[in-house]
Amino acid sequence: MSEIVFERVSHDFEAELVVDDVSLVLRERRVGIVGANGSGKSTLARMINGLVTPASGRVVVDGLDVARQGREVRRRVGFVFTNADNQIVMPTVREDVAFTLRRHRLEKADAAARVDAALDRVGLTDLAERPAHRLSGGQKQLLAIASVLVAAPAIVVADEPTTLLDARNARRVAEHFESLDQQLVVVSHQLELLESFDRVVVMEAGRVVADDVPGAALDAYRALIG
Ligand SMILES: Nc1ncnc2c1ncn2[C@@H]1O[C@H](COP(=O)(O)OP(=O)(O)OP(=O)(O)O)[C@@H](O)[C@H]1O
Repeated sequence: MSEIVFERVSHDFEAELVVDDVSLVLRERRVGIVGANGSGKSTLARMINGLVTPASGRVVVDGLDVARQGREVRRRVGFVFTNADNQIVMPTVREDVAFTLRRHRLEKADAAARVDAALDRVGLTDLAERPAHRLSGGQKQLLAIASVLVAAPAIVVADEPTTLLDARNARRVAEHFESLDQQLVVVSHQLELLESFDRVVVMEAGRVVADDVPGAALDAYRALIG
């Protein structure tokens, strides 16, 4: 399993402290992050692959310092964004998933097989030739997940990956997450998605205020938000 270490990490945007002295060692297979809007969850998640560099402290992923070895880290960490539109870069669904593999030096047939498998896993096989930008919001979210998973990164970080999904597709993504071998860090307001996770971190105003197995952590969070 991978290891993500936050060492006394703080960050501010325009003098507003949004991550406040966070230290965490994440070694569990599936880690959830919850917290009220603006509590710093996305900022923390983005630090795992260097999208945000902390103002102070250090983030280390599998022994690699994210600030110094960003390129190696990004090869290990796949990031699923909240807004899937930001992630779609190619005209069709199939091409978009295949784009992730462009630097993997795979035989054409191997790459095609991996793309097919990734599309199948998220249920997008029938839409493979569709223009990616014309998918529904939820379908785009599934595409973003497939495009990350096709590369089989060691760690998958997903920022609200099921926000736009209907119950059936949310379940599909949850089941898929369940079956992943790699480490998964998920920011979500959908608490039921995190109930089967190994650990849940609760953020409040940039600080970790609870960090426990899902039952206890989610209870603490519910108490916090009333
Ligand atoms: N690029 C940015 N520039 C300026 N301020 C930012 C930036 N990104 C985030 N912030 C601010 O940092 C704070 C924390 O934001 P963050 O997105 O990490 O919260 P969050 O817990 O993920 O919230 P949500 O649940 O609403 O997605 C917010 O007050 C937000 O406005």
